[in-house]
Amino acid sequence: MPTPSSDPSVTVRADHLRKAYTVTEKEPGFLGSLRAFVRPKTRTVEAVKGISFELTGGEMVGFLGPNGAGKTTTLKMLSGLLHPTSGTATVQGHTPQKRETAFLKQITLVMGQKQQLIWDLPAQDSFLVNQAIYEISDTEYRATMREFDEVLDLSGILSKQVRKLSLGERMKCELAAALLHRPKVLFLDEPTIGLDVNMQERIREFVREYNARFNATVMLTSHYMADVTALCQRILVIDGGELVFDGDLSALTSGPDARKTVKLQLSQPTTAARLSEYGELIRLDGLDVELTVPRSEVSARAAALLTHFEVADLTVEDPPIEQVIGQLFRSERKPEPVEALA
Ligand SMILES: Nc1ncnc2c1ncn2[C@@H]1O[C@H](COP(=O)(O)OP(=O)(O)OP(=O)(O)O)[C@@H](O)[C@H]1O
Repeated sequence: MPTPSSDPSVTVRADHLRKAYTVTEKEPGFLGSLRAFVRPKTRTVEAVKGISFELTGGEMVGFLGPNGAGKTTTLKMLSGLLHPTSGTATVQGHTPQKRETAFLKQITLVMGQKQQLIWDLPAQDSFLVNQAIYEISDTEYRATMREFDEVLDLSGILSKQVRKLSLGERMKCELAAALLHRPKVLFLDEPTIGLDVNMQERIREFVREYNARFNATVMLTSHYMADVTALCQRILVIDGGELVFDGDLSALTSGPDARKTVKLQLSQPTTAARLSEYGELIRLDGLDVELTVPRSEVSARAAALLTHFEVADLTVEDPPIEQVIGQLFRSERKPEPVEALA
């Protein structure tokens, strides 16, 4: 994990970054409220447990993890909205929580689930507010809008009241407004959530072009693996506030820890317990079975399955990337059985 680095290409750096929230616990009902008021009971939630990583200029990195893993908390610390409990963050040479103007002009945080445009006004008005906040000249504003319009096709929607826009139209405007000042570092938290497949692709295209044009660093969380596979070579996986993987996406499907999916059509029913001796059981639906096994042992495991079960059909495939990532999440990992192979 990173030690202090003077590498000028590093744009985002987290060094043992930690965030603990203190939450007040309250029992339900009026008495509970009264008790909480008189003698408040608090509990600490360790949302991010001292994570370290570095991103370099122009990198697009997928930041993945199950619900509640600590992704949003990390992005909020990196963009200066939350103070870390301990550890440090450095973004474009700045300490985010100081929220210096020079820092704010170089970053953006887009949260797909939160709205930043002014609800009752046309999107155009929010753009003008941002133009003023970020001190963007009229010439630069017009040039940027022209470029964004080419990819996002904003014509016809900028003059509509934001609350009358469809989700996809609003997300295009949210992104354009958030990138108007041409930030060098983008923190994108679920930017395609709830969008249809075409609109997801449009947003991806926009992020890809922006990254190429401005050599921007992009840190992206998404529950849609298509976003990640389309944009990111490297992924960071966080689970329970800890970083459990930092590396190439391709290493997950072809590296030493890679797995294969074995699909079986059985002729005779069997039990989950028996099948689990040959790999991680993903699905048992009547006679249809799906297991994952280590890639390096796929032949041996397939041969063992054919020997010990009545198999009508067997196929070997790469597991879907969602499953590969899911297996990194500690809560879903199970010990690998090997003794039944003999
Ligand atoms: N303001 C807060 N006060 C107390 N606990 C919080 C607060 N914000 C987040 N948490 C807790 O911190 C943990 C991490 O939350 P966070 O929102 O960072 O996760 P996430 O990975 O972004 O999840 P999701 O994918 O569901 O958005 C969770 O247990 C969450 O309940």
